[in-house]
Amino acid sequence: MKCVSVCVVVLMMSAARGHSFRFNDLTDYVDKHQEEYVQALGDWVSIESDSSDVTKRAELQRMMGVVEEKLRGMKGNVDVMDIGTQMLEDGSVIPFPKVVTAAFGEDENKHTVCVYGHVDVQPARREDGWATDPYNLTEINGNLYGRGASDNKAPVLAWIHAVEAYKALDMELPVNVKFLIEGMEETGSNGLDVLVEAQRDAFFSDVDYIVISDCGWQSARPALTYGTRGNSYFYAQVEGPKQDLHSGVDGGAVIEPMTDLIAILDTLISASGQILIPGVTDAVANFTEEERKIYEEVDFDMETYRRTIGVERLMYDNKVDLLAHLWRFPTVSIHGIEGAFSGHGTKTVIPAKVTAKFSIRQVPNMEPAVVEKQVTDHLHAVFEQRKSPNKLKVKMIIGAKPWLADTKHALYEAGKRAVKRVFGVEPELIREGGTIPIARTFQDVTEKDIIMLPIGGFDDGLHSQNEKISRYNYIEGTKLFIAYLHEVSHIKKD
Ligand SMILES: CC(C)C[C@H](N)C(=O)NCC(=O)O
Repeated sequence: MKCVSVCVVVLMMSAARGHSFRFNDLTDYVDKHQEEYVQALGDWVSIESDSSDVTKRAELQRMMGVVEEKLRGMKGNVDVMDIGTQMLEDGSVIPFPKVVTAAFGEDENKHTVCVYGHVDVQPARREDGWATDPYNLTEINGNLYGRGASDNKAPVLAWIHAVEAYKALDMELPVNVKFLIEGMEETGSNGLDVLVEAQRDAFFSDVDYIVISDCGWQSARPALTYGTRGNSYFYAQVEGPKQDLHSGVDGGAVIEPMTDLIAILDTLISASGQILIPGVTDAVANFTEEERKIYEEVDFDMETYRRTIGVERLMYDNKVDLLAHLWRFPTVSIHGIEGAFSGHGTKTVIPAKVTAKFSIRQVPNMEPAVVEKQVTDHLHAVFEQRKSPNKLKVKMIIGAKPWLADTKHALYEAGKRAVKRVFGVEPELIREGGTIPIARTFQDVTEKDIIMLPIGGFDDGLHSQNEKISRYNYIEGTKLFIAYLHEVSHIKKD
């Protein structure tokens, strides 16, 4: 009898302080507001916040303004931080989009979680093969199609809606929540490293944990991500005649820049995926038996993956090798050639100057600075052998390091509990082949613990035509974030 009354008093006290976790009320609230959430995503997707196209910089600035306004509307303590300017190839200078930060709560007795996300997107044009307008969010069979829907606008909104739900129901946030939202992630998070260093003892001083939801599951099963690959992105430019030439009039008289460029590109990677640049794979960490066992357990169906991406045959014929080459071995990808003729029709041009864009995904213990030298030396050596009169320039544009976390950390235990609560299953522990450039800087500079908590689907088509997020992942993902904040509040304070 005594215990019952004490328990009731404790419950009443915590309810009066707003501490009680009424999860069902929160999820009901999310369900009831899902049309608004989809509408908000539609508004965000309609802004062409392409960070790689400098002619779209005003749109990107507008996008950052929309984020700022949203967070101010929620009564967050909002700040807009300058990250400097970008020098363009013609020598002109334009501002980087400002970084938006916000803080909700500053209770010293609570943990402080910093949610990082980005609202810039990759380029997309309808004529690239999209079935719908990439900037007009379109729902088909429960999927919300639009550029940036999954990468990373819906996850950022889901985090915002998670905080909003607590506030709307007058429930105290179980942890303090900070946001750091940027607009240059897709081009290597330019300027953000410097900001993180400058804010180490300011914005980050009270942050305990950093959460990133900028990746996807590996299958239909929810996942927690504990590693990302880095990226070294290169421009290799070959310049020859002073202007474009006619392949009939001049063809045969000149050593063509494009021929040189294709020849040197062909020395980067073999048909079977072996990187041919001397020394590049020397630093790659050994693939341990323990890792192999972990990969064996991952719920990943190669055939579904093969069909989803639409290829005849994958590079490897067993799950472990395939996952290892997606997650923890480097690879070379050739993305495009600027200056090359790529329009419709049969233009018979000899381009005077062509620039190849290629990248090498980085894994522990590769160092982008070392890779930069290896690639530059290699390309110049191969070019030298051709005795071409043309000029070669090689430049590394992005040098992002890989990131790896300790899955035994309490953040991951909290993630498991949150996933179980929302989806009723244990999450998979996975790595990610893509790059979140700032992740490693967060880890090295702030020394905070990081978790990646994805809500994107395995088939969302990031950077591709018809990118989407499912309504299910967006809405249940919002519930996951609500549950996660609660679970983090149970991590013992040091
Ligand atoms: C799946 C990636 C980690 C998503 C991320 N937003 C991204 O696209 N990063 C750039 C990259 O090229 O990997």
